[in-house]
Amino acid sequence: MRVGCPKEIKNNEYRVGLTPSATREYVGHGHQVIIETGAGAGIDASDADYEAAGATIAADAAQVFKTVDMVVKVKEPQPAEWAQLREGQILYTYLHLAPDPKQTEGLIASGVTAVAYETVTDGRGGLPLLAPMSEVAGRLSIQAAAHALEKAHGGRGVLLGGVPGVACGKVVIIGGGVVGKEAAKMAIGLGADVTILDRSIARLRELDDLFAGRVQTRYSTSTAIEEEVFAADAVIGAVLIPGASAPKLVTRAMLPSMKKGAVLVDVAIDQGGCFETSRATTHAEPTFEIDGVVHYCVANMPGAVPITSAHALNNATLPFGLALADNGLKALSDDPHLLHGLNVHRGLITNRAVAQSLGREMVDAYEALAA
Ligand SMILES: NC(=O)C1=CN([C@@H]2O[C@H](COP(=O)(O)OP(=O)(O)OC[C@H]3O[C@@H](n4cnc5c(N)ncnc54)[C@H](O)[C@@H]3O)[C@@H](O)[C@H]2O)C=CC1
Ligand SMILES: CC(=O)C(=O)O
Ligand SMILES: [Mg+2]
Repeated sequence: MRVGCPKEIKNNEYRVGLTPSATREYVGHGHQVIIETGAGAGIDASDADYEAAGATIAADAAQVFKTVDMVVKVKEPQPAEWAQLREGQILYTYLHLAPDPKQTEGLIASGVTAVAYETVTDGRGGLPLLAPMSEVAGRLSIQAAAHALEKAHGGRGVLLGGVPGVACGKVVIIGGGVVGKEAAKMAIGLGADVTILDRSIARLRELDDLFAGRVQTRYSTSTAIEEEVFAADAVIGAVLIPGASAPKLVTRAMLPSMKKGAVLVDVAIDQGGCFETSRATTHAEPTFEIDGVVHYCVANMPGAVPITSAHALNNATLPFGLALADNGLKALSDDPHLLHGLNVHRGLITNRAVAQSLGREMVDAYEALAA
């Protein structure tokens, strides 16, 4: 198969869909790999590094999209990219379609077979291609909160760890999955007072055992969320209902009761955000303020640390990517976990949560592949 990787074009996105070491694996499986010139610049990988791994370098993205059977990316295709996709081609990348009807329309119109990293599953109930970036974003979320809490950045002017004789800051994490756990590790490391809310008691038990008294856990009800958010210096939004739009757990009406200069970090923004007042921001302009509360809503947080993120992402995407390149659409019908990643195929939406969030019809993925 011809496998291609264009340079990412989203704002301040420096990751790359294929690293040189992943490229070498595809080439080792007998595939032809085509990389856009400069695609690896953000992770310190030169065209020569890709050529040494066996790739051919394309002069521009158009050449990649035109020639390849499978496009491997990081971020959801931008309008200029989805216009170049076509039927018979596989797109393998993050999509986050639930809050994005325009992109969904673009993918439907293209006829492409679009496999979303974030809805591929594993046998333990996890999301193996989302997890590495959730680990990065969870850890970054506390750096982002600490930075935004500084007075000069619009925040309360609180040091999360405090100092001897002065209370530390209070961090509230809503959603104790991968993002939530990693955020908690970092917040504890800084010396903050940390509370995690989740609606899974089993998950709260695991976190309680893991952090051995260093975090408070609370079952996530509207009352618990209000009490915790009103007392917080920083709130990390880390909930997920796979494939679906995030539930709005902090409403606009709650903001005036929050501390002035408190910070909301909405990591769940790529699924539409779990705070009512969130709107996606970029690394170039990451924050905005509403009712005295600072909002940080960057939808590609791991893009800020591309060397860490691109390698972590490629480690996870490689086995499924090789299966797709080796076996084409058969890889999907052979593996129910990879099939969960199929969001759009030849103009049909094949993921239930995506279709429900968009109010669209869903076609069973097996049926869509057989049609
Ligand atoms: N902004 C960015 O750059 C990035 C965003 N993300 C996003 O972060 C979000 C979280 O991802 P993961 O931690 O991997 O998901 P996860 O599935 O590991 O964890 C989500 C947790 O939310 C909990 N939850 C669901 N509804 C809840 C509610 N009403 N109240 C409290 N908890 C609730 C679940 O029980 C689960 O424990 C996703 O939307 C993901 O796409 C991930 C990576 C990067
Ligand atoms: C998960 C995701 O959207 C990201 O890593 O940017
Ligand atoms: Mg994202």
